[in-house]
Amino acid sequence: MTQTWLDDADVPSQARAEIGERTRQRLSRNPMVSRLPTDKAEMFLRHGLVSPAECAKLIDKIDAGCKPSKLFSGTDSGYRTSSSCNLDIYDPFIIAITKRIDALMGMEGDHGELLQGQRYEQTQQYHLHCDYFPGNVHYWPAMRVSGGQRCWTAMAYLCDVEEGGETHFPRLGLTVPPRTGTLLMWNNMNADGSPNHDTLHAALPVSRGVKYVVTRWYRERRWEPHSKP
Ligand SMILES: O=C(O)CCC(=O)C(=O)O
Ligand SMILES: [Fe+2]
Repeated sequence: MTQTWLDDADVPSQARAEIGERTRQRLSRNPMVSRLPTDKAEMFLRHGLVSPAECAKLIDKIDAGCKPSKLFSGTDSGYRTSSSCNLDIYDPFIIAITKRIDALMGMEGDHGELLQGQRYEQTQQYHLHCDYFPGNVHYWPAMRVSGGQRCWTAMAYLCDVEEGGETHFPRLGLTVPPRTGTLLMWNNMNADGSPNHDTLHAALPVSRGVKYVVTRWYRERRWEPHSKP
């Protein structure tokens, strides 16, 4: 098969720039969505996207399916100490929540990875990282043929946390506290479609309480998890 796209993890990309532009415009038009105060990245918040009852239901499903979280790089178990699970794609409730996030952002559903649930207990965290794929890592060839870059991240907090558990973006000077039902969205790319290094972020350790989130990562092309390089 002839590939019509470039091996382009780290460089500008018109396709990714267009996804960025389209999504930015859509979110900026929505009066329920606010843009976070930084001009170094496109970061948006929508409070109350998931109701408290829906959050509780998602938490139950995460508790039922959680396993220790993995990293693409496969290294250092201390780096991401939460538990994760992919939620059941055939569950009508999960489908409805996923479609609500897609519709808000104007994303094509088949570009989105499976909705992933995460639970952080006391002291658990996810150290500084970026959600886009660097071009020089061993797993990029597999990611490239399975949908390419992770352009946008959408993450919903399912509960308040008594202390800690914020999502921290040190290069943007932003710290987002977990709030029940709030969806945080950001573009991992710059306006030209190259990776935005300023989107570096961490899930700070939970000091008191438990934190639950669901996350959907959107690829630049259709997500095809079974493609092999
Ligand atoms: O839990 C958070 O606040 C952030 C999680 C995160 O960055 C990720 O899963 O990629
Ligand atoms: Fe992340």
